[in-house]
Amino acid sequence: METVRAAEAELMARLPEGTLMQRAAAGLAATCARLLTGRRGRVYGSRVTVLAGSGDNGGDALYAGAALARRGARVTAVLLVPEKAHPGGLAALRAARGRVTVEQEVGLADFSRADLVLDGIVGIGGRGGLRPEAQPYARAARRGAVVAVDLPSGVDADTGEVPGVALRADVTVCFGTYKPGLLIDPGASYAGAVQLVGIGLEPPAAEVTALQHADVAALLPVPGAESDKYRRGVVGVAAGSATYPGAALLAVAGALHGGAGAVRYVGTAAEEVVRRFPEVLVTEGGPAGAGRVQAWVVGPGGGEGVRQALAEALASDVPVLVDADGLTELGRLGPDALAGRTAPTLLTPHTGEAARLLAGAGGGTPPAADDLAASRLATARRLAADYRATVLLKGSTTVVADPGGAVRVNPTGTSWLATAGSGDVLAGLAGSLLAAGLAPLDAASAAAYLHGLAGREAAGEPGAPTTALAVAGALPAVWRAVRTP
Ligand SMILES: NC(=O)C1=CN([C@@H]2O[C@H](COP(=O)(O)OP(=O)(O)OC[C@H]3O[C@@H](n4cnc5c(N)ncnc54)[C@H](O)[C@@H]3O)[C@@H](O)[C@H]2O)[C@@H](O)CC1
Ligand SMILES: [K+]
Repeated sequence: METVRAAEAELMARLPEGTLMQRAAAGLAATCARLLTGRRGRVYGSRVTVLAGSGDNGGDALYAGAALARRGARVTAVLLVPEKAHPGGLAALRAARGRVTVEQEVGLADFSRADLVLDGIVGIGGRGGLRPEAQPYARAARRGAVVAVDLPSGVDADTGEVPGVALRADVTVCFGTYKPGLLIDPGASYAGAVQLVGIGLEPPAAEVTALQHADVAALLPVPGAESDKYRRGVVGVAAGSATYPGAALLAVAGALHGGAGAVRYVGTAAEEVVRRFPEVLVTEGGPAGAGRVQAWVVGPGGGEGVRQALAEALASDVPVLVDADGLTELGRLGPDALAGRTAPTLLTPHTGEAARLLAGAGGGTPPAADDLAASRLATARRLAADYRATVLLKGSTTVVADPGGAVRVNPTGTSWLATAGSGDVLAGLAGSLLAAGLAPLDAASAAAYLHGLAGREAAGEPGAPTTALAVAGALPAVWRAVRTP
């Protein structure tokens, strides 16, 4: 958040004092008024509770509370740190005939009865989870909507980590820029619907970004008049085993929809692959003798042959995507296994595989997968640094980290994708984009984006269980949707 602060400071120096807070509070009050009108038909007479902490976040909430009080809402402000409440905001609320209390029992009762709660406990200045005086609100019953001011209190703005307790919101109104903590789980899961209010901030060059349709459309490979299948790229898939032939089919299905001109398969499931997908080239043996490809995908359903396939693929001079059993094997070998590579490597672990990779890098016992899920950004960054590879960390929020430090968070995820084999499709898809010439960060983030959309498409609206093959089948439709201006 240092960059946001710097941008704010620069802007504030040019504006009359308090301008940014006034803009923020006006946007916040407008959203609250819309919510109240939707729930109760009008703002007048509705009950609003403002939880005000000790910083400017509380100031925003108090000014917005004052605006709602002027429209006839019955507003009570609960001052969590009475001696440090924002003086201007408090004066505005009092002038608008808002009530103020410092009694926590009164505050809690009000919180539970309110039609709408404004969470202005703490914003980007917060450190650590909620402090003791605020914790009861996170546990208390509620009947109204909670609107988080800038960020749900207790969520780390930079990482999405929740060190302790945080207040769950139905809507978050954030100012100027999306904070990473609103995009990355577990923080993202506390934010509800996120709404951005412009306050005239120059957006700083963000370290953590999320792609949108137009960005992905610009990345996707489109064949030109000159293209033949080899120029469009051949992706090699070394996947599937006697135990898991299905993983080969799913990785190939993903690869066929990823933009490469052809898919070459090596492994024990060759017969099933050709029966299902006659357009796939199959070769006996491993990657080393398979002829020219522009990228390898190694590991889905890996089984017996994965060690050899991984060694052969890593010895090549083309990008390699390592997934599933390939990652378990790589965790055993540690980062040294990638040290001599001349082309990039893309790792696509879920948190369990990430734990094995980290253990391989540090030589210790694997960290708990749950702990890694709670610190996705840090985990992806650490893996990328340890292995000098691009890392796509799968899960409730998929995070892609480059060894150079760039991070992209995928905004299209859906929990319907938590279905067997969906990761195999993603691996094939990302490998295909690598073969088509995308840089690993672009290939991984575009693949995650398309895969998320395909999961939504396959699950339908309002959603039903779907299958990995249906997700692969939905990819052409989402390509078209993304490429439609
Ligand atoms: N700087 C600006 O120009 C603008 C800031 N705005 C608002 O100001 C916020 C940032 O304000 P501040 O820098 O004053 O910081 P905050 O209001 O986010 O929090 C800082 C205060 O909270 C206390 N605190 C820290 N961690 C805490 C915790 N875990 N539990 C409870 N209290 C804790 C600190 O002691 C300090 O008093 C933004 O999130 C946004 O809401 C907006 O008004 C827009 C303009
Ligand atoms: K807040």
